[in-house]
Amino acid sequence: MRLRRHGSLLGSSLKSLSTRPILCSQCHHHQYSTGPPQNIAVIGGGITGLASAYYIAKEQPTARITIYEAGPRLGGWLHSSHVEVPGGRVLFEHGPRSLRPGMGALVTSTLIQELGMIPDVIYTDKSAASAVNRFIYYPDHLVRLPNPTNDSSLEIAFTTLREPLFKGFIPGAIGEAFRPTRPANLDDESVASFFARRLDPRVAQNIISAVLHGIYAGDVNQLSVRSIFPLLWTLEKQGGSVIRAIATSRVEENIKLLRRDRELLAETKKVVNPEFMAAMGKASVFSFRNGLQQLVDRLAETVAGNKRVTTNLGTPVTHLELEEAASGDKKMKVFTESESQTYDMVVSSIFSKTLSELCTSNSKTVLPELAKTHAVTVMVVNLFYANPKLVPVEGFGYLIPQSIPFQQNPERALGVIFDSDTIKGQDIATGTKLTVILGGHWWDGWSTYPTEDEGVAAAQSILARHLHITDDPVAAQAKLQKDCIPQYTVGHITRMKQTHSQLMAHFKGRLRVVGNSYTGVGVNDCIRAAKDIAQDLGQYNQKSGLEEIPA
Ligand SMILES: C=Cc1c2[nH]c(c1C)Cc1[nH]c(c(CCC(=O)O)c1C)Cc1[nH]c(c(C)c1CCC(=O)O)Cc1[nH]c(c(C)c1C=C)C2
Repeated sequence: MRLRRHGSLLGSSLKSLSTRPILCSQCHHHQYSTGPPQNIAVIGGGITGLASAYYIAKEQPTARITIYEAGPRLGGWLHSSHVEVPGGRVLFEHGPRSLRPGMGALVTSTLIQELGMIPDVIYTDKSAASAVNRFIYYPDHLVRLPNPTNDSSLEIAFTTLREPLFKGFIPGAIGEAFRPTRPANLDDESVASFFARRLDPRVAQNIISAVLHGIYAGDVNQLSVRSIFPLLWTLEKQGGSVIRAIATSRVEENIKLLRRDRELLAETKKVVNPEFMAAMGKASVFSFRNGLQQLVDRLAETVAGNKRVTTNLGTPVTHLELEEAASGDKKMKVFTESESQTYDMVVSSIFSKTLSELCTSNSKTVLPELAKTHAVTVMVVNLFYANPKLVPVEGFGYLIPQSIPFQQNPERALGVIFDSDTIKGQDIATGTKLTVILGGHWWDGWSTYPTEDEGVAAAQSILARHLHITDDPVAAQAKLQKDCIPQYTVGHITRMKQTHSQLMAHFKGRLRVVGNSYTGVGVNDCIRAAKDIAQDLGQYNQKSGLEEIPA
């Protein structure tokens, strides 16, 4: 999911300007260093930092790039490992496990081709059980979500009327066109409040909260509708009601607005192998033979193969500041625990709140809006069972809504993924692979979390309660992923616009921000943002990485 960016109107004409020095008419010295930056620091060695380094190296063939990674490994939240089990080995994903093809994956597809990874991609067909069968747990069973492409209208109507999970949906949808228009001064609200206003509070707390658990592991009462469902937010404004706007073809008008997406599709079609594009077109999700980590490993390898790129592992950045010479020349100073270095530009891919802590003046952050960002912590529990027929249904897995009473979910699980159904071809052993995800917003404000053993026990207890699974797994691992998903809470867009101004005021275009804290939390979003950040690096007076946050 991503906040849509629109194409820059001035793009190409400014690009040609940016390669020339801009002279100050009064004093005839350079207002900025000439041309694009030649010495660039990238902070963070996860997918966004690595992809940023990759694209910058491509765009600026003479620039030197230094990557600073605080931890001991590259790859960030993309982390896969092989585990030996009786009969072979299985792959466990400790973070994201599959990507969605489609418009959001255009840049990712091109990158996969450039990295020579097409033969390593594994696809799950759109007709596979895991694509068609998605479930939500609603006491006390799994409810299959209607699938408009596969189910008859009668089946959809029957499920929607019979299952208590959908209470409020049909009357809410019928009445939506007649509900009051939103107050003119409302500039954002929670997803829950929007769906309660337009449909029914039960729809928000049951279906929508479950969907948000599956993407943000977040709280429907806090996440921003304007950031997460921008099309619905715009349609409501334009038509007074979403349904009235759809009836008057406003959707098409809005989709047409995404000019940048259409350009990207045309560009991608020109360069990407048509067979690969066709395979992606038929897939519901895709991954790699050795998991998503294969993508970051190959990126890291490619970047490391470039003599102009240096990677510093175990090197947290402790402070950032802009240095302005009397000549007007501007440099960024990057401090680590042991030294400081100067660069023409810094690209930050780390969590925005951490960045705000690095950018201080007189012990106060100069990026106060970023200091307000919150991220959730989840525990990812991977389980492998010898029995290949363990789960009573075939499908993607199930999500657990926020409305489920504590007694039905004391472990605070967010959902369960049926990995053996969703991605096939990564394991040698036969059996059933499941992932249980715990925590998210339920753990907001906690200072200690369950241990990994407690996480495995909690996952087993959830599976026993919901799916009656009492077998012991032959392999189990739990990993706590601290602050892994930034939350786009109410006001996110306004905070990002303010941050753009603060970045321009304090760093004059020399500090750029990119990654899951800003324009989309998904892996595809991060790769696309990394490609964007590498464009027009010489436009110091316009760009921060946030300049295209939608109005
Ligand atoms: C570690 C847990 C994560 C949860 N959400 C994310 C992670 C890393 C991030 C995430 N998950 C999805 C998206 C949307 C991608 C997109 O289409 O733009 C993001 C940003 C979707 C998703 N959620 C789950 C899977 C397997 C997928 C991938 C593709 C698909 O939709 O089939 C499962 C899942 N993720 C989380 C939970 C609780 C969960 C449970 C079933 C949290």
